[in-house]
Amino acid sequence: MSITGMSNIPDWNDVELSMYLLDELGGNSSSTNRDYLANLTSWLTITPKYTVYRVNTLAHRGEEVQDIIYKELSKQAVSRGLDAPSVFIHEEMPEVVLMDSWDVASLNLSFQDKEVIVDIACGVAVLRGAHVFAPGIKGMSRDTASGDYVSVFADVKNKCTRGLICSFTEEKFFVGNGIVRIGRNDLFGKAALVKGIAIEMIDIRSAIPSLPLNCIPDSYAMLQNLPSVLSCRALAPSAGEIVLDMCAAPGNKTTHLAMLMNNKGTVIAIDKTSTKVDAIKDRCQQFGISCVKSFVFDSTKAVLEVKKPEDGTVKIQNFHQKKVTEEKCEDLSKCPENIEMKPPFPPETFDKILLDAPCSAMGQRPQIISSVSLKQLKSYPPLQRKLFQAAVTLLKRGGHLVYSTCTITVAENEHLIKWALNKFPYLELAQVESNLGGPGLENMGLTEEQRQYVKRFGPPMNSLELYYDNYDYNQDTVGFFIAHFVKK
Ligand SMILES: C[S@@+](CC[C@H](N)C(=O)[O-])C[C@H]1O[C@@H](n2cnc3c(N)ncnc32)[C@H](O)[C@@H]1O
Repeated sequence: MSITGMSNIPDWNDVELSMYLLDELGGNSSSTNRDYLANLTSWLTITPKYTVYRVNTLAHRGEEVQDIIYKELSKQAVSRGLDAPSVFIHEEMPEVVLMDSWDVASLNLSFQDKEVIVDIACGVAVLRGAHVFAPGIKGMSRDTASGDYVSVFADVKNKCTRGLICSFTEEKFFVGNGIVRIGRNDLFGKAALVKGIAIEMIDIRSAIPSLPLNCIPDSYAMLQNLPSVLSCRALAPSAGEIVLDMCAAPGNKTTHLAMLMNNKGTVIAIDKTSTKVDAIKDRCQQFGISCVKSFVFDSTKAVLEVKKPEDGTVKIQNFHQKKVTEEKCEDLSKCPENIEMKPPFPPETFDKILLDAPCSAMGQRPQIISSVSLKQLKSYPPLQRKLFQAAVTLLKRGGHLVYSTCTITVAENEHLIKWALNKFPYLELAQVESNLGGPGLENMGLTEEQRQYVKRFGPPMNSLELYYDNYDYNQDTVGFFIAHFVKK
């Protein structure tokens, strides 16, 4: 299989960052570590070959979404004289529809005379199959008009000023060719149109197909990375349970949890940013989900300090009946239901908790440039530990906790798990049962058994060429980590 998207552009020669990652692995004296880092830096620049849709199975079947995508691709294939990429339902997760890429050799990836410069975020979105929306455009060649076939480049070092008349001579990364739908005059003129698709992408460097904007209605399915789907499946919430999603926005996993619960029970979704909590509400509305209650709150402070009143009487509210009763309670930790259905919550309130932690997000693929600083990188583990501490306190005995990150550093993954198992002796690691991903890294503080219980999604330890020769879409995902605990 050919490897597309390979480039030396990402700023991985950033010595500090590379040294940090090598240090985490135990230094650069071992050739295994150096090989792994080289694989990692290349792997992160390559777009995963398959696009993943998670279907809203509360209202639709996977086959319906599969059919919509396949019909659209077949139409595009006929008009372009190509073979349509395959579309199928995942063998392990029936709510997942996978879409393959075009054959890269059949695409027109030659540079065109007219060029468009877009910002990095837009460039990355294009590599994953998006069209170019007007706000992402920074520059466009003189006289470019609707209908022109143009080359699109990402402004790697953020040097392009808005409205630039190309040609842009700073570092730029080719993402593909497309047809202009909003020309230069409309984009940058006095009465600028700043909404909608400005370039309809046809031939994308990563060979990911682009679907029309409303091809899959919002209520049917959403784009989601494969390991993210697995993290909710690992928690396996059931109808009627009380589940906490501690860092929930924009609500991708929240809606999945609710779906796995058949929209019955309660999912409490917390995020500390209020605009992002609006996104959770929107997503739930799109999917017709009613069992989610979302709150703007700092989850590190989500534990209620319960003081025992002098007569030992506490008000207990049942989550589902919303009925307040008074009971004598000798041991407050045995009074499980909380006083109000909003944060902060008393200890041992939840059956299941998802801690999809804020992280350095270094597993994102493709990365045209690495934007995280060493200072930022080091700021995450302390926050993750605080959130973890709150999660453990809020979990019922016998309850399940899933910790996940979309990053590849050891400090935020294996080391965090090692810290948790030492700090909370009553926590036990449970196996994430799946064919997706692989074990945790060796010699990073986990025993062989613990390493096999967690899931790490990352580059191969040995040859990248071999990895692509024996291609497996269950491995070619974003970088990710999942650990599942039970509180004894
Ligand atoms: C990895 S993202 C979550 C993605 C989300 N689970 C999903 O699948 O859509 C991490 C989130 O944690 C939130 N966050 C960061 N610190 C937080 C805190 N102390 N309390 C609650 N949320 C926090 C961020 O605002 C961000 O939305």
